Amino acid sequence: MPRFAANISLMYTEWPFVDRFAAAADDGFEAVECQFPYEVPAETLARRREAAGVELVLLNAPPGPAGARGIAAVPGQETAFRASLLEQALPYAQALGCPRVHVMSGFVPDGRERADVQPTLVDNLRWAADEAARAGVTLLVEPLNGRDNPGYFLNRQDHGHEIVAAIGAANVAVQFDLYHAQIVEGDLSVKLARYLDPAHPTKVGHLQVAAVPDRGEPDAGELAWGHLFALIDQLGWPGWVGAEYRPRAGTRAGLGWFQPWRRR
Ligand SMILES: O=C(O)C(=O)[C@H](O)CO
Ligand SMILES: [Mg+2]
Repeated sequence: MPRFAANISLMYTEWPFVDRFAAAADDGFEAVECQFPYEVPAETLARRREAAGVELVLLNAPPGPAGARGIAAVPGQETAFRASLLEQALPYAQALGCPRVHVMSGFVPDGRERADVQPTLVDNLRWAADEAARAGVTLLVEPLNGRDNPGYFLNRQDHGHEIVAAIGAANVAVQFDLYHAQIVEGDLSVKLARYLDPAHPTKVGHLQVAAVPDRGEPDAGELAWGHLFALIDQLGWPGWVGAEYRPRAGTRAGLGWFQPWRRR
């Protein structure tokens, strides 16, 4: 049965960030994920996570300068990218026992084409994969939809897998967010079957879900959630499914969808 992790950057915003581990645990989540935890010292978060008895299964590397959505595919930002990984992302992951770090690629700079900047992303991630391997961390690239993120470098699942193949490291994989994938390309059942197949040469390292189009709880909108969750189960997905949504009317009020999947 799918194992869900609450995304405590979008859910539980009724609580201060440090209290969200315990709030999610109280609701039966065994794991949480977050986007950018860097405003709170890692040691504080580690203490609060441990006290709550939940795993942290995913965090994001720093996004870069104000307004940026990552810098891994931005030529000229290589030094800043490396520093952000060595000084922030990997130390936070290690302190929090977090095995996955999502590295955001960023926007295609004005006047450049995707093909021009792809080598920057591949080189940065090749270097980062070695550093992450030493820390026991898998790095993820996530295709985001261009409606919410106009100009973002990575939009499609096949492009994510192409990047992972070009990097050629065992600890780099795709973060498959069904919300973005439905908006960009659809055909989710076929893509889940293709990319979660253990025989597929490049891997998915994490799944995420939210309703389309409102990015609310995975219980409404244009996707058939019963079918998708059963399929994820049938395909034997061994990983986590991040509940990365914005609650429509309060986090606890919206947890009806989660009750059949609670394991504690
Ligand atoms: O927006 C998303 O879907 C993500 O997973 C990223 O973490 C964006 O911050
Ligand atoms: Mg996502």
